[in-house]
Amino acid sequence: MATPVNIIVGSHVWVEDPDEAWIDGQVTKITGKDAQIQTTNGKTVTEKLSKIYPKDLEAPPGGVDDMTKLSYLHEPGVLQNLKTRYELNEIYTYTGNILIAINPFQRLPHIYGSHMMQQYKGAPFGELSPHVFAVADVAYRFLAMINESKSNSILVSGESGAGKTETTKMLMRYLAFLGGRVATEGRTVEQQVLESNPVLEAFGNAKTVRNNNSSRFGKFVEIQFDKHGRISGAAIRTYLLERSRVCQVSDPERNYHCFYLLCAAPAEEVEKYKLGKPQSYHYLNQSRCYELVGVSDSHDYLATRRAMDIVGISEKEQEAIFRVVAAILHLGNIVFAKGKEVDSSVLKDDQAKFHLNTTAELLMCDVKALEDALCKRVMVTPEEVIKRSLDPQSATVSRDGLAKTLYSRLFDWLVDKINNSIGQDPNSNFLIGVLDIYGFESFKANSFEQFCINFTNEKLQQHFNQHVFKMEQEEYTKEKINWSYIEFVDNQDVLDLIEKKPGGIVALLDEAWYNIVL
Ligand SMILES: Nc1ncnc2c1ncn2[C@@H]1O[C@H](COP(=O)(O)OP(=O)(O)OP(=O)(O)O)[C@@H](O)[C@H]1O
Repeated sequence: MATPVNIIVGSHVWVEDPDEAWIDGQVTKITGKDAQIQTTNGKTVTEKLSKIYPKDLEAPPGGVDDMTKLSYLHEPGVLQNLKTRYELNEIYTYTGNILIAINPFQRLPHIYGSHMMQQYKGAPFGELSPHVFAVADVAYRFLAMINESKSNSILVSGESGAGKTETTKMLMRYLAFLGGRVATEGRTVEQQVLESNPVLEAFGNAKTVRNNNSSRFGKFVEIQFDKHGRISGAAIRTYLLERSRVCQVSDPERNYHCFYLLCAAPAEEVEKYKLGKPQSYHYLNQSRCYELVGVSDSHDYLATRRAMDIVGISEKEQEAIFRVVAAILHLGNIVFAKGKEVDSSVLKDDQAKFHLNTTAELLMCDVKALEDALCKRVMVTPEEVIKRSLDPQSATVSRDGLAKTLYSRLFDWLVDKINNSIGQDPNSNFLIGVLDIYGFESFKANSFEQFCINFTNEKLQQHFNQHVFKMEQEEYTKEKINWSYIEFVDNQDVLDLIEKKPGGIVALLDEAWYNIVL
């Protein structure tokens, strides 16, 4: 943001406020580099001239639908415009060809109905009110351009709870509307893509502090089109499933939805898997949150089973999936005590034995082999195979490791299964990709997961900078357009700090790990 040079006594300005983020006011005095401001919430504050921004007194009362129309494109100006529009229930605003969406936290069916889809179909970008459908429409029209058809990707980015997944669903619904075909027999590709959402959400989403249905994985959905612009295939790629959540969950969060759904399944199912209430399982009872307001787990269990039918997961496969889910819950309740030998462990009591037996039964493996795998470490050397006993703490670590691996393999298997059943079109030349990856996260205690997530977001920010600023400016130069260089915060230094070889954090971690292994 450039330093305003035209602020004088009497100017209307924005100044930072601890409660409101920004508050407007009028400059009453300027002393050197400082200004005294009388704010509209009755305070008198002194701030550096370089930290206050002029307020546009002629801004339309309802805000502007494209931020590039603002007289001053600074943070308080942008936020004020978004706030004004949000108060009028206008949740979408453009900044050039970028769409900013504000989470309405309420259903707004009137802006997503089929009549709205019909309106946006083929309408020139910017002619109608800003909308997520307009963005999808542009991407689709690029495909339809004769001789110049181009694949396109839409990046949905924002903090946790900002509304990325909901926005992605709207994008997919609209693309299905544009490129869908009438179902002749069985399910269409677009139906299967849309129905894959509830399945993925049941296994990849969880309640977090910020969002009751937070995606704990990133997703890139590729929708393939034939030469007539009809959807001919699709592929879903997933990234970075949060594995640690399977064994570790803190108040007021929950583990992945599927665990609670299964505990709320019809009685005969629950009995079949020898399950009880979520409160009985270590992987769930580390947090006291078991239910979500306005959500029925038993209803969602049946809805997930129906969605699985639609995406082509057979009854037998569904049973196998839930057997693994139940096995993980039982696995987490296998508790160890010290064994007779030094640094060895045994099952703590009959309860632990019951859970070990049930886990083995559900996973269809040998009980003794499972117990050994948990309580012993096997080292294979060129000469021999060495079995070493583990103390209870290490056995617990290997138990949790097994649970995490089982869950993430189950998730990957599900995604593969969905992809196989939706089917890819090998002859498709064009696709629209939608990337819904989880946004920046900053908790009281941040782990390696947050490091990876935030790094990914920095990479996406760099891509955005390249695209929006660097490439745009190259174009201006090429077309000999008179322009003044736009300053932007380049995050290349942050990326170098993390990924540069040698000397970056990741390279150093690799080196440290290599030394330990050696
Ligand atoms: N356009 C919308 N209309 C109505 N409600 C919405 C909309 N967008 C978001 N919401 C509400 O906000 C909640 C959070 O949105 P969503 O799950 O899409 O966030 P997210 O950015 O994907 O979060 P995370 O990164 O944690 O997965 C939704 O469950 C829904 O209740």
